[in-house]
Amino acid sequence: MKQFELAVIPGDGIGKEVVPAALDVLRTIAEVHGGLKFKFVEFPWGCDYYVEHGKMMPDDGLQILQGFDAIFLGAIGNPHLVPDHISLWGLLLKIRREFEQVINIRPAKYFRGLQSPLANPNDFDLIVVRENSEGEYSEVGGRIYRGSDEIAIQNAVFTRKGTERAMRYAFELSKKRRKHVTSATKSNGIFHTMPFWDEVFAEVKQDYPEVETASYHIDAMAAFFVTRPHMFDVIVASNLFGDILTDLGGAIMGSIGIAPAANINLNGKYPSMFEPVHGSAPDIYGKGIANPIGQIWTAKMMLDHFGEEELGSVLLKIVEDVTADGIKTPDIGGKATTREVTDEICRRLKKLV
Ligand SMILES: NC(=O)C1=CN([C@@H]2O[C@H](COP(=O)(O)OP(=O)(O)OC[C@H]3O[C@@H](n4cnc5c(N)ncnc54)[C@H](O)[C@@H]3O)[C@@H](O)[C@H]2O)C=CC1
Ligand SMILES: CC(=O)C(=O)O
Ligand SMILES: [K+]
Ligand SMILES: [Mn+2]
Repeated sequence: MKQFELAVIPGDGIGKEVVPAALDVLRTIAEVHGGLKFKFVEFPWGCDYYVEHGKMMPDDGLQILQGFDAIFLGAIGNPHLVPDHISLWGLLLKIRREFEQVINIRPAKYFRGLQSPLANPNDFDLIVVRENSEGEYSEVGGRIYRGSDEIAIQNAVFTRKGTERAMRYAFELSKKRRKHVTSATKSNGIFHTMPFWDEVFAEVKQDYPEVETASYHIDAMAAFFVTRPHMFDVIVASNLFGDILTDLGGAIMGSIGIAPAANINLNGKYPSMFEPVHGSAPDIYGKGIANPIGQIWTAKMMLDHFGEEELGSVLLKIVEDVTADGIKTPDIGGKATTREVTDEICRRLKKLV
């Protein structure tokens, strides 16, 4: 019997709706598999916790999480209660940084049963490797003066180690796919860090002569996501560019509500973290209509991470079948609730035994 202990952080807003849904799916998966067991330990950390305790998680929060096999997270953020930069840096980004989850992988592909907003989705199937530990998301900088003389300075941090690590990960990943890596740059406008990014990319690609490469400025690339997403296989991007491209990746699939993400710790010292790409969606929270597929697909990525790839593929196929059969939430044109979609996925999983 393989057993995995998961730290579960539903977080805020629809995180509290889609995480329980995905846990039901994981429980069903364990039942169907027979030789697999999950232990879930839930933590009520997030903006409500902040209101009560003045912090997003307890001081020893990271120590508590450290012993788990993985972290399963929903979404963080309730701008009515806590400013977004405080809530994100106090929990989500803290875990990503302190646990050295240096890579964030986010797939997007043509999904059966979904109406892509694109006229020619052409079976696109891409994966964004987002640098997840530095870049534009930094605390370096500051603000001085208030009022009309106010100045705000924000520094981006690009290390050779971090940049090269993300690029090598992308090349290695591409070897298992269509052997094509595209670099997202902006070296025409960003004077120091992006020419550096391009130089490192040119160096790293020498080690992978069998992999084809391309490089586009992020503005053009955003347009290509809309006009010809099938041209991409693996994309390597900085923290900010990867963040933006992956909401777009969700959108061209049909909804950001289905896009998954995996925050990967590469050195084995800390757990990796699995979450959907989307945030807490305060505009639909409480209605029971949040799309659970992003959270369920990230559970599939977690199964892959645990070496249960076969089961993960079966799960994703069932999710696509359910979508293709029209059992879908309103964001993708259906009338079903979070619960109805989840129950149908579980019902079909149970039919496997
Ligand atoms: N990784 C995380 O935990 C992230 C947290 N956030 C936080 O979430 C809060 C809201 O941010 P927004 O910019 O509005 O982004 P968002 O991703 O929460 O929502 C954007 C739009 O997509 C829709 N949407 C998102 N997920 C959906 C789902 N599963 N099913 C159906 N519709 C869905 C929402 O209803 C909304 O119209 C903020 O506090 C923000 O900081 C935002 C992005 C990522
Ligand atoms: C913070 C955010 O938007 C993300 O990690 O996707
Ligand atoms: K999330
Ligand atoms: Mn994002």
